[in-house]
Amino acid sequence: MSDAAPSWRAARRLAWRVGGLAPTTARIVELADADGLMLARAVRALVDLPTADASAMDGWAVAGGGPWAIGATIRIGSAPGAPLRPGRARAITTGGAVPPGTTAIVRQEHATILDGPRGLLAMRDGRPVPERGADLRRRGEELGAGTLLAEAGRRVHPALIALAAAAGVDTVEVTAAADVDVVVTGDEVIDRGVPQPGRVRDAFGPALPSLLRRLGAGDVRARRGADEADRLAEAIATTSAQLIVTTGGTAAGRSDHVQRAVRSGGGELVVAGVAMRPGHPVLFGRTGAGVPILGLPGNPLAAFACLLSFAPPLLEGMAGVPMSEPAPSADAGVTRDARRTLLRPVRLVDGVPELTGRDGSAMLMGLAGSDGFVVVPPDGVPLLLPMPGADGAAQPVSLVASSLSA
Ligand SMILES: Nc1nc2c(c(=O)[nH]1)N[C@H]1C(S)=C(S)[C@@H](COP(=O)(O)OP(=O)(O)OC[C@H]3O[C@@H](n4cnc5c(N)ncnc54)[C@H](O)[C@@H]3O)O[C@H]1N2
Ligand code: MOO
Repeated sequence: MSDAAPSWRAARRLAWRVGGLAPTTARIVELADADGLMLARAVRALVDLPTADASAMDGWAVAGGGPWAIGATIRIGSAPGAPLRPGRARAITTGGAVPPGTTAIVRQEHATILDGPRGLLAMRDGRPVPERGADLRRRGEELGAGTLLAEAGRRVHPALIALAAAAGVDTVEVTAAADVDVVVTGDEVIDRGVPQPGRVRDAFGPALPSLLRRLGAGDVRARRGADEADRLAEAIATTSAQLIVTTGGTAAGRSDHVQRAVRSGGGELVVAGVAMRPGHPVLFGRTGAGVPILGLPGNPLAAFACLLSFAPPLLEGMAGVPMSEPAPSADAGVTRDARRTLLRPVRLVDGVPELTGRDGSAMLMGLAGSDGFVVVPPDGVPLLLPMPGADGAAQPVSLVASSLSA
């Protein structure tokens, strides 16, 4: 690692900026089609909620103290209508808009009608008249028109769809997911079947497309690229994707053909090496055609650590949304390293991250049983990079490590 290598945190910001140089276009979709997509523009309420002072119960809108003379029933869905005069009551159902002057709602089961259906309403069994405002929802008490419902960069989910619909929204502007080309290098790597001693079965071709899609990419295609800079440069130059991810061939002084392929095609490397372990040879920049390119190291654990670290900020930069920050985490007992950020696969046990073990850079056992990586920087708060799709990855993360007290 050269001394000039940026920190993990600085490299993430650089990745976001590189993405921002190659923006994808946003599009407008119907709310019902927006689940799982990322907002390109904030969503705001178009109306107060509730839209009018309304009843929270089935019963009677009343004005003043009882007994009350019963007026016409309020139909659900009708506008608030003429003021209710003191001493009057009108039947109403939950959610109905109350007339101005309503002081409270009397629940149906708490009242009784004297003198027939058009007679007088009175409290039942000596119950007191409900306090002013009882069971009334005030216009705008949940939110006012213009309230921010979700910022740009938030992923749409069903509850947010429901809220936006309630607030009068029909369509939302979402980011266009970037199409990604995954180029797998390595002459020793085979695509199918059982690897003979010395050969290596490709772990990335079958795994990275779905991982990238879970991180917000659009179409992802994996293909093989040669362990040779010229042919790799050609593969890079002819892509129709908006983002290129390569695997292998990053280590300088070894078969560093990814660096050479980017440079020979007129591209630039913004980062070639990051102060992190594993994954220090990771690189990213832009091809001669301006397409962002992320070069992952060949060691499998390192490749996953780098993909989860840098693909999200690249995709967020391309989408024109703010960079997301991983959640704080306990350190899982990892001893800080003053010179580099450490990433280790952890399993969440009751929200507490525990090291999985078998987490050598060339290994996959620890990663496959993990819920993500704990990220321990030289200083500052440790973070958790969740593994999309892992069982425990959605658990709340405890900031208290059981291992700290041990
Ligand atoms: N002299 C040095 N050697 C190495 C350094 C270094 O700084 N100086 N860094 C080491 C580190 S750390 C890593 S990580 C790797 C990075 O290597 P490359 O990105 O150049 O990747 P390769 O050499 O092509 O492969 C490394 C390793 O990964 C296996 N591999 C590659 N592709 C796949 C795949 N699709 N599926 C499964 N496994 C794959 C490959 O067989 C190698 O074993 O370099 C270290 N060396
Ligand atoms: O970075 Mo290498 O990624 O330590 O194995």
